Order: sequence, then structure tokens, then C-alpha cells
Amino acid sequence: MEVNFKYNFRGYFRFYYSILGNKIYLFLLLNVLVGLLDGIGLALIVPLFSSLFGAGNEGLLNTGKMHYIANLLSGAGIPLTITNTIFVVILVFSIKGLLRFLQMRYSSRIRFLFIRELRVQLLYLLNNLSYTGFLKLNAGKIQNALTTEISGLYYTLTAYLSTLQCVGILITYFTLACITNLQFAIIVLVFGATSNLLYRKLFSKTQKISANVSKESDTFISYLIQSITHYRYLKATNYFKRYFGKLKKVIEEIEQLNFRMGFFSALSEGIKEPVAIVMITLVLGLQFYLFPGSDKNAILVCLLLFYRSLAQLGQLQTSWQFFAQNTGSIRSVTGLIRDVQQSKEPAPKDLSELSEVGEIRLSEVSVAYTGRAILEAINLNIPRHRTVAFVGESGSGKTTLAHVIIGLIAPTTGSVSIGSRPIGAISLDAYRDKIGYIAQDPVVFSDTIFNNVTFFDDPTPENQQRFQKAVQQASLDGFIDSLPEKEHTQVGDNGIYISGGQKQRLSIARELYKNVEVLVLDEATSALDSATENIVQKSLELLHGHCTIIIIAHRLATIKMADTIFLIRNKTVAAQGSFDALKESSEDFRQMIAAQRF
Ligand SMILES: Nc1ncnc2c1ncn2[C@@H]1O[C@H](COP(=O)(O)OP(=O)(O)OP(=O)(O)O)[C@@H](O)[C@H]1O
Repeated sequence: MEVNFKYNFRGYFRFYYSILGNKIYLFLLLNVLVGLLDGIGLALIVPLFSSLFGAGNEGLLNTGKMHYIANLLSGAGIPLTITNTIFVVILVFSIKGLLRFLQMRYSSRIRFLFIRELRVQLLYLLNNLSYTGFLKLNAGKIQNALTTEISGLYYTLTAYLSTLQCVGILITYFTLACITNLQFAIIVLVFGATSNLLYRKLFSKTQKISANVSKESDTFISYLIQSITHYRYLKATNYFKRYFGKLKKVIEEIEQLNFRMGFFSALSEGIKEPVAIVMITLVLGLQFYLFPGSDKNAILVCLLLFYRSLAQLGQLQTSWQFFAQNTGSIRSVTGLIRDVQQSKEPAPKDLSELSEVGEIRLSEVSVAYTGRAILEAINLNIPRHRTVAFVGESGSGKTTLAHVIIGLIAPTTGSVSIGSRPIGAISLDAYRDKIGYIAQDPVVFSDTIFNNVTFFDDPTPENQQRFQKAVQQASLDGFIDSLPEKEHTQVGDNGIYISGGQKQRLSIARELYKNVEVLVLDEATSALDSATENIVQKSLELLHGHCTIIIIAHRLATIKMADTIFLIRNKTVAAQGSFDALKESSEDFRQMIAAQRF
């Protein structure tokens, strides 16, 4: 998909062409054919009427200067009698009707293909986006682009195609008019071009406002998501009113912009007809002033073509104005695509299967966020199927370290290897298939308990069995049994119908169900009461020696079983060893234990 284009008529064409390919040309061809048939039909109707109602009707049509029609028909072996012409006119307009039908169907097919392609592409790009790239994006921008702006983009395509359609038909009419009466056609062109200058100013103003609407909409969606996600807190603390004030301000700004855009749209709509009428009068006046003896039939045909052209011109202005109103969506979506493309996860050099996750080794790893050093010169080994723990004060970089290990963020300097291979040489997808991650904020999807644990697996007998085992290990079975709808119970948005501890157990159960090789537990049991925590702890201990476990915990009791504990302090590993060894060797560790006893 082409996203680096200039925001002008040609640039937009390049963008649409990169998605739709030659289908655009076929669409244009259909338009030109419709215009051509319409023009030919009109060119036949005028002499037909003048022959029917005029004097000296000899049974043959007087085409005057429009001999090309006569040539065309006699070339096809049809003499230009009035009866024949009537049939030809009916035939021409019927074929035109059929082509118009095909053209409209094709245009809806194009729109369908366009939106499908765009949505799929965007999701594909998001899937390939690196986590660091994601951190740089704004959630509101992503949501706004994928929902509102993509609809806006659909409108731009509709309006652009409609504009192209008008341009195609106008060119055809103009060509026919040129053949019929060249001077008249040229006068029309001059006036048409002059009126276009008037509209250009309006369009460029509208485009600018549209870009601002999209920008403000990103902010609005971002605020909206947050007000919904944190609704409980905002409600409980009566902060919603204050937050509502922020939202209201953005809404007002957006609507002010829309109001201004409405003004320009109304202005362009309002001046359309007066401009057209003035143009017709001037064009006709000039024609008869400059060329008094003009062929009236030819002028009549031209006028009919001109009249139709004016309708097309009006349609063109409306479409282009509507296009301009929605161009902000093009900037917003293509801007997001550009950002996402720039932050793609690097492709692995060697795609051979990752049969098992071997020893994880970090050497001289440093991490900085926007220039601020968080971790420096970290060296550590996590042998396969060992349990390790990271401890340290809040903000010391434990979660960041875990993110480096599971390949979510790349170290600023230093290297990470899995087994004998550097992490950059393995398929991150294959690696992450083997990773279980229980984050500080439990991840719960708005669905049933079963789907949350199995991550939408089919309820086959085998999966049911695995599900039962996982919920037992996570000490969630008692809770599920107490529910009338058991595992088919909905947990609500972000798990709003269940408690914090139940959410944590649900996310633990999901990772246990997955049968992972590396399990990261980042404050995974912090919301559990001591009794439940003990049960879950025992289940996790059963995994000891069967998979690599990385625990991040403030409660030191939960990391006693770790083979190695890494104490993170002053951006690096200050001490390491088993619980008892650290107690002996590290004063900091002893102080942490003492603080917790107290
Ligand atoms: N995306 C980010 N951008 C900028 N700074 C970040 C980002 N994520 C984390 N940090 C900073 O990195 C530091 C380490 O954060 P991290 O979450 O790794 O600490 P932690 O030891 O896990 O803390 P806690 O125990 O409180 O969860 C913090 O100072 C934090 O502000």
C-alpha cells in the first residue's frame, strides 16, 4: 500500500490505485461509456425532434453539422431514417441504463474491496508492530483510525470515485460538444475553468479544517477510552465531572470545526446554481455575439450536453467538497500506517523451528527509554526450566528486564540469546508461542470464563479436560462451580463482573492452560488473599523444573522457591543467589526481608 504520496488529486489517485489496482481504470472506462452513450443519445434526439416538428421533413434526419452521427450509423449499415433513429435512441439509452447499472454495482464492489483490504492491512501491520513502536503510538489514534477514520476513508473513496466519474463523463460530453461545435465548446471550457478557481479556495479551506477534525478526534477517542476504562474510579471519586469537562472541551472544539466546515459546504452548495445560470447566459450570449450564424441544431445539442455537464459539474463540486471534508481521514489513517511501518518488528534471519527454549542469556544489556537509562550492563543466565526471581524497589526496572527477556523490547545495547542463538535470529512468533505472561494488571477479555482461559479454543473433550485442570491449578474451580452458568458465565468488559483476585486467577489459568515453556509472573498473585495465594503458589511450584519461570514479586515469601534471585538496584544486578545465600551475602536483601516482617 502506497502511503507516501502528496495530498493532491494525483497523489490520492496513487493511494487508491495502490489498493485497488486496475479496477479503478475499469470503473473509469464504464463511466466514459455511460457518458458516451448518453451524449450520442442526446445528439440524436435534437435533430430527431427538429425533423419531426420542423418543416420539410423528407423522412430523412437532418443532422446538420453533426454528420458524425450519420456517418456512424451508415457505417453500421443503418440509413438515418426517423424510424431507425427512434429505435437507435431507445437502444442507446437502454444500453446506457445497463452500463449505468453495471457501473454502480462495480462501484459498490470496489468500495467493499477497498475497506476490506484496508482493515486487514491495518490489522496485519498492527500484528507486526514492535512493542516499542506501540508504546510511541497513542491508543486514541489507533482506535480512531480503525473505527471512525476508516469510515471517513470509505467516504473519501466514494466521493473520489464520484468525482472521477463526473470528470470522465464531463470529458466525454466535452469531446462530443467539440465535434458538434468547436467554438461553443471552447467558450464553455473557458467559463468552466474560471468557475473552478472560485471553488478551489473553498476546497483547500475545507481540507485544512478536516485535518484538524481528525486530530481532535484522536484526542477525543483517547479521553473517551480512558473515561470508560476508569469509569468506576471516576464515579467513586466524583472525578467524572472534571474529566467530563475535558471531554466536553474537545467535543466543542470538534463541533466548532465541523460548524465551520458546514459553512463552506453550504456556501459551495448555495452558489452552485446561480453560478451555473450566469454561465449559461454568458456562454450563449457570447456564442451568438461572436458567431451570429451558428447552426441552431448543433447549438441545441451543445446546450443539452452543456446542461447535462452542468448537472455533472454540480455533482462534481458536491463530491469534491465532500471529499475535502473527509480528507482528514486519509491523513490520519495513512499517518498511522506510516508510523506502524516504521516500527515494524525486525524479521528473524533464520526461520527454522524453535524446538525448545534453551538457556536465556543476557550480556551487557542496557535499556534506555527516550534517552533515560533504566538498566545498565546487565549480565545474567537463566538455565532451561529453572525458576528465577527479580526483586528490587519499585521502578528499579524489573518489568523492563522481563520485557527484554521475552523479546517485547530490544536492548539499547548488549545482547540476548535463547539457547545458542541470538534473539534476533529466531522467530519471535515461535518464541512467544511458548511464553506465558501474567502481567501486573490481569488481562481479561469481555467473554465467557471458558473462552478467557482457553483463548477461544473449541470445547472439545480434550480441551474441556485441559480447562478443568488449569482452573483447578489456579484455584478457580470453586468459584466457577458456584456460578449458575458455570464456565459459560460472561465476565464483562475488562472483567468488571468478577473480583480483582478472580481476574488474576483467570489470567493465571489461561497461561497454565497454554502449556508454556517460559512463564513470566509479574506480581501475579498480589491481589489474592493469603489462603488463595498459598493454593496458587503450590500449583505454580508444581511447574518448578518443568518450565522456565521468571517471577517478579514484592512479597518475598512468594519467591522463596526460586533457584536464583536477582536483586536489581542502581540499574543493574546488585546481587544474586538463592534466597538463603542472598540472605547471607546481601545487606540490601536482609533489609528488604526485615521491612516485610515488620
Ligand atoms: N514505556 C515507557 N516509557 C518511558 N519510561 C518507562 C516506560 N516503561 C517504564 N518506564 C520507566 O522505567 C522504569 C522502570 O520501570 P519498570 O516497570 O521496569 O519498573 P519495576 O521495577 O517493574 O517497577 P514496579 O515494581 O513498580 O512495577 C520506571 O522509572 C518507569 O517510569
